[in-house]
Amino acid sequence: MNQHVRALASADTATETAGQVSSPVVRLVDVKRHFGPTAALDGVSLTVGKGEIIGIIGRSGAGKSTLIRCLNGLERPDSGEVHIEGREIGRLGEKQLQPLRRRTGMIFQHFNLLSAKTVEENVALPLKIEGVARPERMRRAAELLELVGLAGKAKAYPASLSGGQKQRVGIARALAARPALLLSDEATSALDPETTRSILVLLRDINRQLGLTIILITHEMEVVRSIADRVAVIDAGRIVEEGEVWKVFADPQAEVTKSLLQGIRPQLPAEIAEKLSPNLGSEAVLRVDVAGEGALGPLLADLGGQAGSFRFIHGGIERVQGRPVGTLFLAVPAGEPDLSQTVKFLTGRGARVEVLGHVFDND
Ligand SMILES: Nc1ncnc2c1ncn2[C@@H]1O[C@H](COP(=O)(O)OP(=O)(O)OP(=O)(O)O)[C@@H](O)[C@H]1O
Repeated sequence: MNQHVRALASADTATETAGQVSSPVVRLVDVKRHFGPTAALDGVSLTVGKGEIIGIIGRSGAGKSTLIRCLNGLERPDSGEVHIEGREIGRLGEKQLQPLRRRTGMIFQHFNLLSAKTVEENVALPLKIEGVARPERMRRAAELLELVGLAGKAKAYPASLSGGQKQRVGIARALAARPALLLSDEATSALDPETTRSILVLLRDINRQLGLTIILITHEMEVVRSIADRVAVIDAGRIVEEGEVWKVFADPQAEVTKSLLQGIRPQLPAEIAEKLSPNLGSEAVLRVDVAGEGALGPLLADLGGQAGSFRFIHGGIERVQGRPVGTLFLAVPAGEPDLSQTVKFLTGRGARVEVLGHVFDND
């Protein structure tokens, strides 16, 4: 940890000691918000602990923006409770909300920087609004620009920066008032994949160094996979699935989660999918999802021993939150009872198995 980060971290630890260390940073209880006949939020309950990174993912129109607006007090729920650091904000007046809003920093898809102000002035703006004297807010801005890797850009204007640099300024600004919670609203959606990765690494570093709680609103599973500890999937205003990221990746339950994962989990190659028949063929094609340390090697070795021959068609293993998560496509003898026994063997070893169809082994 460099000197600047250490100073930032100790300041935040002081805040933490004064606050409620044990209580969650965010607690939503049965939050509902309707717009006419549309239930943008239809009974959302969610708890986010200190230092956690949670991804809230859903398709367009699922309710993500409404949720984030309830969290920063811009939207009031029709019913239910929104607690930030133990205080219920859903019913507070605008004046009472102001100091609490400072506990929440926010970064945006299009950065929302003021083009007529320099980078350091943008970063210092929340402190200016708070009435912090200029020398102190410039000192803090310099500290934050160092943290986000933009120490040399203090006097630059936003127009001269790349998208990634603009988002770094956005992050520095969001941290200026030492928030307990950072809300990220599609913050990497406008960035290319490499820049996205560098911004996500920065968010992860800040989370670790400052113990900052981060809520990432996104429609990209890639973002969730990269840095979130936990994921909540929202659909039609409801949280339809929630859990540790690696578990949800390994064994998604809700249809919407499966569909959001489709782009980044291995799929059966199209030329084999085309040949699949519902019941005709000498081999059954299985999709086998398996997760956890040491789960895969012994599984395949034992499968060969117990179920006899199998063909490995396609698949791969990746690491999510440091744990192996694998998807394999296997062709196994289709006759009964062999097929049932193979499926039973695999599920008995903790794998999720789906019979996709049949092929002939000379295909
Ligand atoms: N102010 C509003 N007036 C009327 N309907 C609204 C309003 N805000 C949101 N909605 C509706 O509520 C639902 C949820 O919208 P919301 O913007 O929260 O979804 P979202 O997941 O953020 O979508 P996107 O990813 O496209 O931004 C949608 O059907 C939307 O049309």
